[in-house]
Amino acid sequence: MKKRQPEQFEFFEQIADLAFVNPFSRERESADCRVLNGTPGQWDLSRRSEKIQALLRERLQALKPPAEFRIGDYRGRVREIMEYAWLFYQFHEFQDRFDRFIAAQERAGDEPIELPFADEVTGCFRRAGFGEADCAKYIGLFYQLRRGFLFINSSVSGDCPSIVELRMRLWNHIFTFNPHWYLDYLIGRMEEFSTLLLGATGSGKSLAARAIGCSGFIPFDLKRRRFRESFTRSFQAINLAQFPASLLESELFGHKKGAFTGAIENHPGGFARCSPYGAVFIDEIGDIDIPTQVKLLNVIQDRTFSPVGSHERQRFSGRVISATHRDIEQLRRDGHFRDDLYYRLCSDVIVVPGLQQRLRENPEELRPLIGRLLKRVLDNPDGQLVARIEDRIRETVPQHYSWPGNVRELEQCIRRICLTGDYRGAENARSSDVGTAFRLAETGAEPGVQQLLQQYCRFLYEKYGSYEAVARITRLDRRTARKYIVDPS
Ligand SMILES: Nc1ncnc2c1ncn2[C@@H]1O[C@H](COP(=O)(O)OP(=O)(O)OP(=O)(O)O)[C@@H](O)[C@H]1O
Repeated sequence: MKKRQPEQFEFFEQIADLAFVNPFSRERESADCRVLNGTPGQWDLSRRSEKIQALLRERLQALKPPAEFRIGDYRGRVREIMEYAWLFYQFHEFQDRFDRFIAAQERAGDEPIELPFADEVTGCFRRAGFGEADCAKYIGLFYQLRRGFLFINSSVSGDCPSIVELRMRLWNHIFTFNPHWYLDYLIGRMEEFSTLLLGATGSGKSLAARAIGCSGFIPFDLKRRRFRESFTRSFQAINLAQFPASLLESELFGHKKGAFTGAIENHPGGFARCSPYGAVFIDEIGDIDIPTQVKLLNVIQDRTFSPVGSHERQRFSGRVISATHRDIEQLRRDGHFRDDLYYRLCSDVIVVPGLQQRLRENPEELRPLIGRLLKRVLDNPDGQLVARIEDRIRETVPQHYSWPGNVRELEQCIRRICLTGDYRGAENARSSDVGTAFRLAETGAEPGVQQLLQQYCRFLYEKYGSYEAVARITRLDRRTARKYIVDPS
């Protein structure tokens, strides 16, 4: 059989290289520009992709003979290049339909729905001479690439250097820094790679975790024309700070009916609810006690667990993502966090930057963030309103304000400005809130005890800077003290 190198081989080689460049990296723009003979900044990512796609279509159609691409016509390195270039083309041909499919699956929920264009996409692979296994693998990859891109892009917005870096890190975390390795060895086998997200409270760790958790590889079932699982099942978040210590194990591992007073039904914990292709997200991992840390370590090591009150072993095959706003190194030094668990949790450690850092790096970051956060209040916020809120923030919030509550605080700040036209920053507001609350109490206006407690805890937190100190002074447990301080109300 005649094996050949196509004309324009260098072009296909460039495309094959491009296929593996992180779409969130600056390098991607340079690589696109090399293919297009353009200059950085000339076109945005979607315009560049359109232009490259048109060029690629032309070059693939010009392959002759035969006019239709067949992978078997190539050997060795040429085959590898042509395969990647062709895959890159098909991925972009189908990407809009994958995006619509992802939205449809999100609406449909946990039951996997049929891929409406399954026959069309599998037909392309078959005509090009790919076997069944490769066809299923690449359809799974296309779906994963689109989810990865959409979820990272929507969860981590912003243009300051540390946010650009974060998007790149998250992408590499899902597809590894070397996608060739990923394709050849790791695709569908990432469950042993854990993620530890660090960063201040309200900085967006949960959003980053969700982007990773919802972007795992999910195999495609060619016969049933659907993916094995819905990605909506693939992210199970457990916020440990929400539960009293006595319920933590039950939330993590589940319980059997009758296991303890109040266990009136079987309850599946986060590990049981998680799909094999998904991830369990353990938020506030720095807050768990040593006995629970030991149990968690065993689950992660053995990949099995038993619900409280049961000896039955259940298997867990998803990924583990954890997060804490606390200084984990300090916790380890003080003996509050076990080293063995730490090393199980940190295949990769990703730091989410705080709002103050983001605004310091790029003050222009504020406006798009306001726009996004305002969307939660108004479906389609007017650009003028966004600009007015930005002006009010710049006028009323001190210039070097530390934003201790980060993006979560900014969200409340926007609401406060909508209501009162003014936000002075949490520290100022809190100290005066305490005064207001006590003055109200003196005048007989009688704020509720919860309100008093909340304002008192916040006041102490501003003064002493740690949940432990607040807990010690108020004689609340740390978890409850934190709840009063952090919960927006
Ligand atoms: N880049 C962002 N764009 C839009 N909203 C964001 C962004 N980052 C965070 N938020 C919003 O800020 C709030 C806090 O985010 P999130 O819960 O992810 O923070 P966190 O770091 O996990 O906080 P904690 O340590 O307290 O759990 C959420 O309402 C989230 O949607």
